[in-house]
Amino acid sequence: MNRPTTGGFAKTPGWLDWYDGPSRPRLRLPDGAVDAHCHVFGPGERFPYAPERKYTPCDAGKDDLFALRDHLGFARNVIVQATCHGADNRALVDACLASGGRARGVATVRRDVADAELERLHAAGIRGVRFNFVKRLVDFTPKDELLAIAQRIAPLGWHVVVYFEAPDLPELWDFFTALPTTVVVDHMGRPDVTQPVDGPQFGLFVRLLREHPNVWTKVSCPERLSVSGPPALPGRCGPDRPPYADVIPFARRLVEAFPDRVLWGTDWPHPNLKDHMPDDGLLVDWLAHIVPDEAHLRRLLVDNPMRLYWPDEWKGA
Ligand SMILES: O=C(O)c1cc(C(=O)O)oc(=O)c1
Repeated sequence: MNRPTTGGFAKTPGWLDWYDGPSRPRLRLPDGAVDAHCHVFGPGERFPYAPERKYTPCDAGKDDLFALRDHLGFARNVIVQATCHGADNRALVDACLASGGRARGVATVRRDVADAELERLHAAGIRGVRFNFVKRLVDFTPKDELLAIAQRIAPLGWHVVVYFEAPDLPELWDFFTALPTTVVVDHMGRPDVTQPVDGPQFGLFVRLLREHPNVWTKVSCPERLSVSGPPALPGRCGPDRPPYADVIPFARRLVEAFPDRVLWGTDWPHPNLKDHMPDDGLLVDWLAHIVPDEAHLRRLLVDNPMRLYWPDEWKGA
């Protein structure tokens, strides 16, 4: 199905729309599971894409996101501001407000954001800000500006979500470790999974978490990181042939070493994938391969995201 992009915007050439008619996961999700990394795009006619964006997606609004949540068996979402909306958080806020308390958000703000705006975002369910260092997605923001934002949001009890690629970690290390909040790293810090899980590149990332108890990570996006697949598509993978097998040792290492600081999300609608679009139900089934047992799955999908995003409702493990 060719999904529209409304509002007079033209989809980036080669853009892959999200997978139509995903399977129902075979994996039994624990009650109250949270999809802790997903996005909303537009719709463009109501929530225009940002002038500074690096891609133009198909529209992927809140109704489609909530339908996917229910289909896959999740109870809640954490919606992360996508770079195609820049620092205009209207689509995100609209989705959070429409969720009946079942979605929290991570926003993008500028240094000059007014206190009243931060309070408004908090009331809507925003609990963090995202700093993006992936050069194909955003223009450079000076670190002193980011640090100033972190200092503004820390008193609200918010955290910082960071997105970067593994080769950039050495240069970003001092900045990350100076942040005054919980720091959540997107997509395992994007390791090169052709390198050994015990090698120096992933070793540095593991060290970041080991030495800094305020650092968490999402063990998400195997579909972005995998080099040898197979993809999460019907007929291409199965219980004996897990999808994204080359990413499993990396995610599993983090789940086992830091069971209380890992999160997971679908990353729906999967911006900028070039090769294939995963079946989200099969993507959920991938989790069976990265957790050693049900207790770890519960921490990953329920206890950890609840503690971070709904602390008032979290009853404890
Ligand atoms: O790798 C990506 O292209 C990507 C982009 C975005 C975004 O544009 O916000 O978010 C993600 O989590 C991943």
